[in-house]
Amino acid sequence: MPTAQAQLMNGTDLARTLIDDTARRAAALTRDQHVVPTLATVLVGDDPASVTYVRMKQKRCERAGLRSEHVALPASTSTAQLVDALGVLSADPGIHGILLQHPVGDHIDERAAFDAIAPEKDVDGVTSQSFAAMALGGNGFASCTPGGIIRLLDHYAVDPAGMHAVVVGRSPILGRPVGMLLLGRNATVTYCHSHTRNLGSIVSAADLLVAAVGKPNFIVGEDIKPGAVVIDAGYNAGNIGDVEFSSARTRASLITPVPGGVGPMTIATLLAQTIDAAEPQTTAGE
Ligand SMILES: Nc1nc(=O)c2c([nH]1)NC[C@@H]1CN(c3ccc(C(=O)N[C@@H](CCC(=O)O)C(=O)O)cc3)C=[N+]21
Repeated sequence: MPTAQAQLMNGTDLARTLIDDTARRAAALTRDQHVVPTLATVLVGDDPASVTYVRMKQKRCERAGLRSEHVALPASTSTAQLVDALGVLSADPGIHGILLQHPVGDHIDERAAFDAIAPEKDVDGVTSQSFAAMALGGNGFASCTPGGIIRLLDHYAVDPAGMHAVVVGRSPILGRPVGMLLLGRNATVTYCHSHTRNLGSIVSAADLLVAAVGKPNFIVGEDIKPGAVVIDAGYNAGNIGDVEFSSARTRASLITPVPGGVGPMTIATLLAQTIDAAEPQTTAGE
């Protein structure tokens, strides 16, 4: 009997569609309001992976007709200096969205830095206020990777309602918020993390699995319930996901590849939310 193969959830194609729509909205803002929607990217230090990710975000902005303004800060930047820099951007009417690239370095209080971003410019969905809105089902900006995952599920007509969703990972801008969004869609949500006992047995109970641990190939096919929907949100060096793709795709019904799954949706969501932020900022006071 030939092994079944899961259908791929193509994030590259869906991201392209979303970016095309964003580009139309950016062009309309520029034409009608004479305002070029602008994303500030803030990077502390020069970690090569972070430099690459930020460059990808800038390149996508350019392609969609958004302006990006880069703020490069030395690795030695203190929490107070970073908070100040984010305060300046938050007060600048020429900036509509702010992205502070994670991680910022261990000597910095990342929570304090995220919370220095004005909520109306928090297009990356990292502030405590955005998290609260997300958790309570209000309308704030979603964290970009979780928001992108929900868009992918919607596109592939996966309704989380009633599903047992297992999220492996509980980080502030990925695991934790994606669980909250899935709860908002009426999934039964279990979080697994470094203290979890019997991880394998919990993972194998998942109808919908979100892997967000940052450990290459951490989840293997035999852990996956046949027919499960598998979302690989892991980003590791060398573009390797948290899920061992070749074994997982023989068990899952739907699966995101790495690359070409969640990653492109993250960036497309960031751009879309920058326009969401710019529209009210440019029409205010008319
Ligand atoms: N404040 C903050 N917000 C983030 O959203 C954030 C962050 N910090 N820090 C780092 C992670 C990582 N991240 C990725 C975005 C796109 C791809 C992506 O598009 N990857 C491509 C492949 C990359 C390539 O072509 O080299 C793909 O999966 O197809 C991956 C990873 C956002 N992050």
